Amino acid sequence: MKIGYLGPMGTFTHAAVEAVFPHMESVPYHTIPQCMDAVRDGDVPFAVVPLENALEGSVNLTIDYLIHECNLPIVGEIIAPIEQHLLVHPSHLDDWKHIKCIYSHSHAIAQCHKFLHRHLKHATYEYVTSTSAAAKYVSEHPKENIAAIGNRLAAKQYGLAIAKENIHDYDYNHTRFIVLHRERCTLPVGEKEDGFKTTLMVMLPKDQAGALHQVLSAFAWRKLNLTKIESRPAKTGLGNYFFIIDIDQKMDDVLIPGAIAELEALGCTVQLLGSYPYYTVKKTSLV
Ligand SMILES: O=C(O)C(=O)C[C@]1(C(=O)O)C=C[C@@H](O)C=C1
Repeated sequence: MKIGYLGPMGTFTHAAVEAVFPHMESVPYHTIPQCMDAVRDGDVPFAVVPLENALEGSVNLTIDYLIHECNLPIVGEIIAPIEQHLLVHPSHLDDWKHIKCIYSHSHAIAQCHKFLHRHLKHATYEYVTSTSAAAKYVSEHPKENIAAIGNRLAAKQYGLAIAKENIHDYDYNHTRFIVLHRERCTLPVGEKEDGFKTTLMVMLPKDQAGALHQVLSAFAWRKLNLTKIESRPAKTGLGNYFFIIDIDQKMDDVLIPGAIAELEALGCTVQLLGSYPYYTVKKTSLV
């Protein structure tokens, strides 16, 4: 069975897929929207894309494409540790301090700002579609004094040397990746999950005082623990936002349906984005 991921080979998304779905045939796609389109169009049954990083926050492209363009249910989540390294062509290993330009995914560069500010102030940045796309570019341009930010898997894949290890700004660096499928389903994973989450999209009624307070109350008095609440522009006008709300449990027959009914009675539009198991990848299972 096939599973799409943000490629090329050697992204963190690839490492997350290999850790949880080692038995599946992984298929790289150039961008996050292309991964989602591949599931929607039936080219692959599943795809994995990044959703949120502990240092840099949400991957807005994933949320926005999921809500506005490609409505697919979330059927699983992978939480994986992230270690960022400075990768150079082996011929530039000794003069990495004079690197002129750093290539990477915007989230990866953002996770290393302190290091870059301290050690590579003079360097410019080139934002590319993924960390391994950056590593591939650096390997294909050995004459240029450039570097990529990425992982060990990419260094190995593209024959780069690690000039500086663990350059991310804070020790606790993890990314959440979501698994998408055309319909709600049970994931073909051998291991036991670490828990379950339910994700809702909630659009508040217009101009209603205290609407967000009432929404939160619907969860609070049912003792439904929320692990995330985030607003994103509805893209219909200034001040129009929807909320993504993660609940720390599986969809049940009483509490979550009750909360949804209460939100709808308040005039909210509610969409269930998924109720799914999550898997935590241990450090040792990533390269
Ligand atoms: O470029 C990659 O390697 C990815 O898998 C993407 C991505 C992201 O979008 O956040 C995933 C994990 C890291 O946080 C950095 C980049």
